[in-house]
Amino acid sequence: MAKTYDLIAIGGGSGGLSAAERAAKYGARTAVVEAGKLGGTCVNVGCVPKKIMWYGASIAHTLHDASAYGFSLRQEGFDWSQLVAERNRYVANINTWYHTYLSDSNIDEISGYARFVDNHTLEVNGERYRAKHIVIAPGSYPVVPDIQGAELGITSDGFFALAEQPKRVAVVGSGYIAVELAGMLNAVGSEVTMFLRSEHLLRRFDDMLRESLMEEMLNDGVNIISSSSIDRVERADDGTLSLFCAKSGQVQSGFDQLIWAIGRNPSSGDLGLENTDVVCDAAGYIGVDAFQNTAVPGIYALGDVTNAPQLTPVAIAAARRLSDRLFGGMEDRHLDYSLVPSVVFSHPPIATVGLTEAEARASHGEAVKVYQTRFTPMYHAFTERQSKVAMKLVCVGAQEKVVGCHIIGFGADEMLQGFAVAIRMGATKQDFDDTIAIHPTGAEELVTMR
Ligand SMILES: Cc1cc2nc3c(=O)[nH]c(=O)nc-3n(C[C@H](O)[C@H](O)[C@H](O)COP(=O)(O)OP(=O)(O)OC[C@H]3O[C@@H](n4cnc5c(N)ncnc54)[C@H](O)[C@@H]3O)c2cc1C
Ligand SMILES: NC(=O)c1ccc[n+]([C@@H]2O[C@H](COP(=O)([O-])OP(=O)(O)OC[C@H]3O[C@@H](n4cnc5c(N)ncnc54)[C@H](O)[C@@H]3O)[C@@H](O)[C@H]2O)c1
Repeated sequence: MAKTYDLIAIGGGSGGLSAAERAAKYGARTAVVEAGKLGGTCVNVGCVPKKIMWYGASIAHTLHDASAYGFSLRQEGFDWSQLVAERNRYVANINTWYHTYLSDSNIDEISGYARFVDNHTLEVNGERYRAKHIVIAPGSYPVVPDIQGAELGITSDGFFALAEQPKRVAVVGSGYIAVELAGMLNAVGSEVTMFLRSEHLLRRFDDMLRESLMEEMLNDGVNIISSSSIDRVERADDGTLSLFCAKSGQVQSGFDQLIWAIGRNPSSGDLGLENTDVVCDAAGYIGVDAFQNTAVPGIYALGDVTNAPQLTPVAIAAARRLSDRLFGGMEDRHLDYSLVPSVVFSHPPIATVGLTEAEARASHGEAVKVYQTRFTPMYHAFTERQSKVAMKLVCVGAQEKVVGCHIIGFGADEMLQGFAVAIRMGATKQDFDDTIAIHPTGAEELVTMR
């Protein structure tokens, strides 16, 4: 006989854990099915280990800048394996904590891969489970292109498994992961070449951010090859990799590592959805309405497996709201997917929320007014390594309601969260101007722009 629950979450990552945790707080009988490690992508091969590597890379920059501040340092190198060991220890502690947390919260942990048998039944390791509410949150996986020799490269998952620092790295892609890994590796001394399919980095971001980041990365020594579509990879006799682009006839050789960072696909293919009436789109994203309902009553989907921004706080917020609705009596509770802020942990970092200038002009035409500034932050006033800060506020209408805020540079990563609250509350440019600046900071420029 099938074991029954009020709620079962498929996937013990950001979304699944949050749905179960919030449901359990309301007294629901819940279980989480996880095929790999608790914490999912974010904790194990995403945000958390990535941020630790980013801190390491930022320290490399600070050490470089230190002499300008009067420090005489003898640098004896960088030990990749030590940083990786500390990072892995930190991540392992989070995994352990999750096991304890689930048992303390009366949430059953089911280890194994869940598949649907029918609209109401799951099978894991030959055991059957039924639940009034099933939340599908299996996340996504990194794409590897279907070209000759693609298997010679690794993805972000492989990056986090690297025991040794690669010396010459090719990074293919131009999105979040490509710029984050390229910036990090470059800062700690690897020679990095990025291969972009188009002209610029970070498609869909504001042009100011895209252009500034390109300039900053080039200044920092990253090689960037634009308009290059790799269609073959080969390993040479000396063990290094060569990348071929038939269209341009170019060959780039001598890489000891190749990282594919060309997007992620939803993990919906092996869930047994063909045994249900759940509907996916052509790309495999599970179709949901504004309340995370799939086409089947009692089955919900959220996080990376839906066509939502692939961000941890988005998965968490959708999950908590869903459980508030199902068990907390909040009938209308659902996630508003507009104005999602995010940070790209590039070097320097980027923070962005709301409409780009181009998007605003396309939907509001002449009613758009843009304020922008670009300056050298005080930190870099006399350092040899130079890096600028650039900011843009996109405003709309006679009231100059702020509909977009875009920042690149020193401190941007910690700058945006509070401004995102103000923008969500409908702040106007006048509200920004009426706020007393905090001096001396970079953020004060956002309330003093003319
Ligand atoms: C390199 C990298 C860096 C990132 N950095 C950031 C960042 O800085 N900030 C940010 O907000 N986001 C970041 N993200 C994105 C973030 O990690 C994801 O958006 C988030 O983890 C999605 O949560 P999820 O619950 O949908 O899926 P996941 O967290 O991936 O969890 C899904 C879980 O389901 C399990 N699973 C899959 N299928 C089954 C099955 N059938 N049965 C049982 N278990 C199953 C998987 O093993 C996995 O543990 C990053 C991603 C990557 C790859
Ligand atoms: N800081 C963060 O919040 C953070 C960090 C990492 C990842 N993420 C999330 O994970 C998602 C996946 O990251 P990602 O960087 O893999 O994807 P992405 O969608 O951000 O970028 C992928 C890029 O690869 C390009 N591309 C696609 N196919 C290509 C090919 N064959 N050759 C060359 N380029 C190709 C695309 O044009 C696109 O610009 C992100 O969209 C983001 O939501 C977030």
